[in-house]
Amino acid sequence: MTVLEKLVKAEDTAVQPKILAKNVNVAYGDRQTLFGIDLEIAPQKVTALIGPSGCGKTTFLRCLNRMNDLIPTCKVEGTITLDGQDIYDKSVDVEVLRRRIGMVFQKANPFPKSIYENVAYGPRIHGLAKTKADLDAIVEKSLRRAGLWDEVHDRLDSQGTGLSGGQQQRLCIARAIAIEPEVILMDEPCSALDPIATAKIEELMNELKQRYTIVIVTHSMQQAARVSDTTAFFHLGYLVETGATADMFTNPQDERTEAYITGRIG
Ligand SMILES: Nc1ncnc2c1ncn2[C@@H]1O[C@H](COP(=O)(O)OP(=O)(O)OP(=O)(O)O)[C@@H](O)[C@H]1O
Repeated sequence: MTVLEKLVKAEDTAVQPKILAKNVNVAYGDRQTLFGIDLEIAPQKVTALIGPSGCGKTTFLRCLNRMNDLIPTCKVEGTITLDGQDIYDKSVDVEVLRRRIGMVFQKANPFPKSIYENVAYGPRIHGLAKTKADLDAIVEKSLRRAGLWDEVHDRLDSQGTGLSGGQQQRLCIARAIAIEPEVILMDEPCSALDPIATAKIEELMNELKQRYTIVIVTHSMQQAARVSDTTAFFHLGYLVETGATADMFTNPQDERTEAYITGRIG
């Protein structure tokens, strides 16, 4: 193989980022919150966003599926692409974008409906099921993938809000999965959960990344170390450092990262 052929082959096989953020600046009114963020999110990996309270992790996460559009004072500049396509382009249908990039919130927020309806709602409004049998199959598959089926299969008609906190969060993950997203954004999904429920969600993330790209905001460095492949450290609105999680926690390149992971700031 010639050098040129090798280069072309290397380019062909190089993994393209699922999401690419370039020079992203965000302000709420006159107050700038994020400054020139450049970040690549690899497909089918877990990327953790960490950093002290108020550094802009959630703001950045919400840029990735245009949730910040819902805040009138919020202004986003720069470029964010999904599979190379600018998600802020005028031609983008935001509903379709949010179907491709789902979200799970800090506090589990099931609808006040049955377990079945919580999961079936999205596929139904998006026309993903032709028949009741199709819908049943989607509900079962989603609950299985969220690791909840065995616990709820015999009470699908019970209220989703009657489940434990950890089960409710897995129900919300099943609801997100049911509309076949490509990316799942998780904003501190375990912060309201006990250690056992947290461990279940963390285990689940490891399975989910076989199919989905996951971006998680977490306050817990231990959690980032356990679940993520890549970590991005934010500080005062800047992305200070990003890299393989194992490297960042053992050999941080920036002194602010080191100060954070050793507990001196944050
Ligand atoms: N809707 C909003 N309107 C105005 N300012 C906001 C809004 N949301 C966040 N901010 C401000 O933007 C900054 C970054 O907040 P953000 O929630 O993104 O940080 P964070 O790193 O996720 O914090 P935490 O870890 O405490 O959740 C903070 O100063 C916050 O007060």
